[in-house]
Amino acid sequence: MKEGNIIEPLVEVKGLTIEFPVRSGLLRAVNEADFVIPKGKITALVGESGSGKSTMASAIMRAITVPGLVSGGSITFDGRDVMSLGKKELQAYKWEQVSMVFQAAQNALNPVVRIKEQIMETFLAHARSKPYTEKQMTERARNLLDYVRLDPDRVLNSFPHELSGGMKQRVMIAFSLLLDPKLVILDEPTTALDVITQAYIFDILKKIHKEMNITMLLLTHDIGVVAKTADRVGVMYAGNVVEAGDVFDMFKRPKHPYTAKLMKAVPSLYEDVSERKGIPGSPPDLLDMPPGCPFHPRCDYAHDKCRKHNPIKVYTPAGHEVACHLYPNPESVAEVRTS
Ligand SMILES: Nc1ncnc2c1ncn2[C@@H]1O[C@H](COP(=O)(O)OP(=O)(O)OP(=O)(O)O)[C@@H](O)[C@H]1O
Repeated sequence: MKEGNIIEPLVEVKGLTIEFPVRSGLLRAVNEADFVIPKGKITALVGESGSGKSTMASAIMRAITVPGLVSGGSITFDGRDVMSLGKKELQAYKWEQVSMVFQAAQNALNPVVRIKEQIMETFLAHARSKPYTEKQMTERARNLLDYVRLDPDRVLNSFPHELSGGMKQRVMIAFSLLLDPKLVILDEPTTALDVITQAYIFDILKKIHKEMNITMLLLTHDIGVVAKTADRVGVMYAGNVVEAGDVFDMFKRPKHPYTAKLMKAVPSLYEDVSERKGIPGSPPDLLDMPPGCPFHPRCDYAHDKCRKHNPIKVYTPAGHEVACHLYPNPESVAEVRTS
């Protein structure tokens, strides 16, 4: 999304708040967050552990479970209000509109059931808008396994323990594509895999995105992966999306001081780890948030206003958005871009 391009949203999150009751109070995992996932792009969501990435993604999938509560805001998917979907609509929404590969998803495979039966079960449980014959289901499964560079004959007849971690993760990616969803959410899709397998899986994901024209949301800690894979990136801090924009812009001239530090801090699959510096301090306690901007205790630019008032997000016409007192209006974002 270069300057002047208009973003066509597939998903629009507005003012989303998600809370979990915990022993010491009510924990706000997502705090009035706004976020857009553009159609036909790969969007990455980055941020330190606990910043709310998985919680926001689960809400998009309508997968927040009790006692978690969406206590405010809205989520729109292709123009439809996700929060008000009824039971039947929800069954058709999950898998057919949006699917999710959860963190360490390969562990979700049933160890005592062959992959073929697990795939059939998924089809039968989730195919709502169109019935499939067994022949069609097997054909689709074979094509997708082949697509993720697995041998369909071998994999369909295997039990999960007969496959490596990387193979199981590719099976889970094939699962997520079974019902041809518009959006696939991938939560740390390569955690616990070796570096070569990780790079291989990202290659496959890029191919799927390009050839099947599937919109993707990638949750990751790995900034190098973001640079190589994503078109757009959102940065989460303490439950909020503090900056989002075109990946090239964000890397070249990050606006939010947190984004700038994050870009330098996080070790990557693709870069020399010795070059990386951690971000001093730690994210705030979500049960005891500081007043003002949640990042101010760690920010080199913090001034009085930052300690008192949470900044309001500003949006540039080119689709860059940032919540920081350094940028009081869209023009100020543009000014810094060209200085
Ligand atoms: N079911 C739950 N019950 C209580 N607290 C929860 C629950 N799920 C998430 N949280 C809390 O919400 C906050 C955000 O967690 P979340 O998993 O969304 O962050 P994340 O950015 O995805 O982190 P990671 O990168 O480590 O997965 C954390 O403080 C977490 O402990």
